[in-house]
Amino acid sequence: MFKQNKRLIILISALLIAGFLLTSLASYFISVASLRDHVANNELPLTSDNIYTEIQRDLLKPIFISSVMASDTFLRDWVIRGEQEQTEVTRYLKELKEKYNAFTAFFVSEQSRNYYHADGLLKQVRPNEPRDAWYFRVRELPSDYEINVDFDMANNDAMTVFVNYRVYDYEGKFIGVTGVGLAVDAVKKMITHYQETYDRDILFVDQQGGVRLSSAEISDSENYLKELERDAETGRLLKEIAVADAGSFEYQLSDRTVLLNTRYIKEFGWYLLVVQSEVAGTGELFNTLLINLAACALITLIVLVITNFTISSYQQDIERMATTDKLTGLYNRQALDILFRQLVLNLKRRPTEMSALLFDLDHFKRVNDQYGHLAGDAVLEQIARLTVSRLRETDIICRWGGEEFLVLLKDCDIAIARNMAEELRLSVLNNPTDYQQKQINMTISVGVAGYRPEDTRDQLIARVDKALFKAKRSGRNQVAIDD
Ligand SMILES: Nc1nc2c(ncn2[C@@H]2O[C@H](COP(=O)(O)OP(=O)(O)OP(=O)(O)O)[C@@H](O)[C@H]2O)c(=O)[nH]1
Repeated sequence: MFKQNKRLIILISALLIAGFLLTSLASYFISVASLRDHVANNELPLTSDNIYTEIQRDLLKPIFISSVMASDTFLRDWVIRGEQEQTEVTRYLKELKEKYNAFTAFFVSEQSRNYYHADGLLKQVRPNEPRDAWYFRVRELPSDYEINVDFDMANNDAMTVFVNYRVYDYEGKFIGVTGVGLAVDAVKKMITHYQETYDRDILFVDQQGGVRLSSAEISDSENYLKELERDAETGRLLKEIAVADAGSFEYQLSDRTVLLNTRYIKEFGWYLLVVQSEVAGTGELFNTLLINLAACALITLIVLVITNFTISSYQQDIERMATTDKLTGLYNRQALDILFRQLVLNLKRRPTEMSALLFDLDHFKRVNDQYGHLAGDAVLEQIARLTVSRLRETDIICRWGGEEFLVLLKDCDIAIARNMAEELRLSVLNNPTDYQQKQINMTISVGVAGYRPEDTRDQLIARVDKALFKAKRSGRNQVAIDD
């Protein structure tokens, strides 16, 4: 029975745990996947679009100013006249710089190779100077202008957009390059915003796969981007991205899943990468999973406790019903079989005297006939109570038949058993049952027998029954001993 219980409890636990685990984990993984999907396919491309729009808006202004400068007759005339008064061009550049709140405004003359800016003549550009390479590139440019994104050393290396516009004289001859440099403020702010708000990093990667600008540099925080740059495989990935035009990528970096969206910014010639490490919200989902699992564990525990309690109490009820007599609450015959076996085993280990009493109510049929069956029941209950009150806790009493009771007295020889039987007889005699304002007198006949080590249960019963029969035959209301 105990084994079956254990098996049932294990089965219920396994079913509950498996069910809860399956549903909790399935819902967790589905939620994480849909969150990742949402971030990769909606949020990151949207961030990328926003940044791109800001870049384009930021670029309109310097392009416009530079084109105005390139077609300005003052500048062209001044060059044609031979760059006489340098203060004139310096004032002109200073005015423009201040008016448009630019980082810088410049003009480089093809004839003198002089680099003029708002504060005067800066230097002369030279073909073999790497920092002047931009000029010689623009010189050969088939289009009117180029956009060059660079870090302005004069402004804490701020990301600056230079618009380099070609200048022609009135015959269409190339006479120099002019333009302004403006900070990409809005882009910078957005990058910082995405970094801080969404834990989302923005990288600008050039066509060779090198990281040119990233939110990690802006926020100056310890960032996985450092790890990303170091990581050989990721380095390869960046190069792969650089050759793809646009797309969404997902990859594992150390212990994290990283989602990445990329697009080509033709104005810069760079790729814009929006990267999110560990989708924000996954942590919350994981916490929810843990709470779910804890709740499931609690429910499983409660169900198991209730099941165990219910089974045990049913089991106890069944056991009690199977081994006790409903009317008197005493053991029945089935119980006696088990108890007798245990007693005999104990006696074999520790031999002591044991005696048995078998008593029967005298003319009990008459009680039923005269007062009714319920009165008979009351008498039976009363005699059971009387007997129990006279026995020791270690003694065993059982309702052997309708109005027959069997008592096994442990550590008790036949002489003492006889005395007890006599006391019991007197007790029944002197304690009539009160039933519906009537007193029902009753006597009992008792048979007494001592247990012999070779006795089986039936042999002992047979001897004590013989003694009872003797008591009955000798006139009832008396005790007889088996001899
Ligand atoms: N009220 C009641 N009567 C019972 C119960 N069990 C058995 N009896 C009755 O007990 C009576 C026993 O009758 P008999 O076996 O003739 O014995 P008796 O009348 O006691 O006569 P002797 O044993 O010879 O003294 C029967 O009438 C049974 O119906 C019970 O649980 N309740």
